[in-house]
Amino acid sequence: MSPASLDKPLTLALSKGRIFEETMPLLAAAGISVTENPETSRKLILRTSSAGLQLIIVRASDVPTYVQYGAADFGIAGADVLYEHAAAHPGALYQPIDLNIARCRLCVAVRTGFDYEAAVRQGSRLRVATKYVRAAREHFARKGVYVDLIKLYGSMELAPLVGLADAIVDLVSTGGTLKANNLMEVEEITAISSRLIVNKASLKMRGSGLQPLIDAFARASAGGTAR
Ligand SMILES: Nc1ncnc2c1ncn2[C@@H]1O[C@H](COP(=O)(O)OP(=O)(O)OP(=O)(O)O)[C@@H](O)[C@H]1O
Ligand SMILES: O=P(O)(O)OC[C@H]1O[C@H](OP(=O)(O)OP(=O)(O)O)[C@H](O)[C@@H]1O
Repeated sequence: MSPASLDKPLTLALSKGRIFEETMPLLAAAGISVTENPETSRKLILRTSSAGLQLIIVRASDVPTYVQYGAADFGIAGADVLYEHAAAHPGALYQPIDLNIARCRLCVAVRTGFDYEAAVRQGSRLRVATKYVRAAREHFARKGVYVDLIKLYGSMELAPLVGLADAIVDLVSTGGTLKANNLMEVEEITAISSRLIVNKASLKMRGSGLQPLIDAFARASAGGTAR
């Protein structure tokens, strides 16, 4: 759990795609730019315009792990990913700011025409496919619905179409992916956005470098609350 070596630049862990893209304006607000593009470069360690900060590019669901073990001093991850990570590692990460980026919602969806309400009323046992096993288990337990959860790692929308599951728990933003696959949203579980996460030892030992960046991110993320 030690922070990345003290003589190295601070390390920020990001996933490529929407989190990388939506983080660039936050870095710009702190006066930092990134010249390499992870979509075209194969590099996993990217320099920035600041000698004191480098980026590492990892899978979205791996960001909390890199930060927890101090391989990155801080990172940005969705509340969905953080909730699942915290099931095995409660309280392992300091989460000072909701950055209000990568906003979407975690939902239950079924095939168009499947009478979800009736299935719930009748007490049917539902097969639910999801990557978000903790959030799904807790949601259906709160509702008193019996479910068999099937863990998937992506393309959840396919599961009801090929008979793997009655329902999915997945992220929805525009609803375009559900529509394209003849699915419909039947319940919202929670709103999702991405958070800044910080290694606890890094905050203590490298706070003088980290705190100005945390403050700049807090100012730049409209409505973000420093806790
Ligand atoms: N359609 C969406 N609109 C807005 N935000 C989203 C959307 N889908 C996912 N997100 C948010 O962005 C985060 C990163 O999503 P991304 O698609 O880049 O990674 P992933 O493919 O879910 O993760 P992994 O590569 O680890 O499987 C998610 O954890 C979630 O918080
Ligand atoms: O409601 P929409 O705007 O269509 O967005 C929803 C889609 O976005 C996410 O997938 P993503 O685009 O991240 O693809 P991936 O998870 O397969 O990488 C999510 O898993 C949905 O499939």
